[in-house]
Amino acid sequence: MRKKLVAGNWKMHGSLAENAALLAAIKPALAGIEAAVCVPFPYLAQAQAALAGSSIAWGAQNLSEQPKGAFTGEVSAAMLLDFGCKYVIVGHSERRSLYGERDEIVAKKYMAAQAAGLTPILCVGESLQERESGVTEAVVARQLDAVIQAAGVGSLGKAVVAYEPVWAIGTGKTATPEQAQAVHAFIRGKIAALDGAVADGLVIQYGGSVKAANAAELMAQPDIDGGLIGGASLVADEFIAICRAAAR
Ligand SMILES: O=C(CO)COP(=O)(O)O
Repeated sequence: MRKKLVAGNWKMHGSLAENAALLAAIKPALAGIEAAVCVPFPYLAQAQAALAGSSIAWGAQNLSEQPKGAFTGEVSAAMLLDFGCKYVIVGHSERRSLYGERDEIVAKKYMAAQAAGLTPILCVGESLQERESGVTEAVVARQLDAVIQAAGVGSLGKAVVAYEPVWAIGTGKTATPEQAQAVHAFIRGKIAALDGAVADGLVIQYGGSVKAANAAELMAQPDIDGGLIGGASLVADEFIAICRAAAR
């Protein structure tokens, strides 16, 4: 049985004071429930200090594909490990669309994360225009293939995939449970055609306007194994309710 995993993606939000309050609220409320928060780089040490020894893991939202060197402004996988990270998001649609991260660089970042022992949360998903022109599956397949070709299908045994339709991110417009399930089933089926055991074990999160109010019906879908939560992960009661809905 796959275990559901909810991860918060704080994006570029937070402050030392706000984070302290949020972490202090979620830690006891989620005792015994596996969850994660992916925080801005400067707050990794704060997350580590607050969450060490709890059931909540922490991670980052991006990393360099390079191991070290003259790459001003970049952060390596080894640096994330230094701060106890378990997860790192790669290929989030905001990085793809706003920072020009193409499939090839996403695959390199995915491999750099795994080489260091981090678990990449690989984001895939289509834009509104792509959905409306009927190429959702082709887009998601292309994004997955970039990683499968570079790192092999077996690498997905040590990764999490997050399906995040771009049109549902931060818009309040959630995919219906049926819409999400259909793409999740497509992803699992595509991987199952290459490796059944990897497909069975793969955690596929849904992301895009997940809230306490819609979490239970999304999490009830057979191929939805948790969520990647943006805005609602910044509100303690919302995040706690979503994690509990997934754990049920
Ligand atoms: O992008 C997301 C998580 O990575 C989803 O963001 P929202 O939950 O704010 O829509």
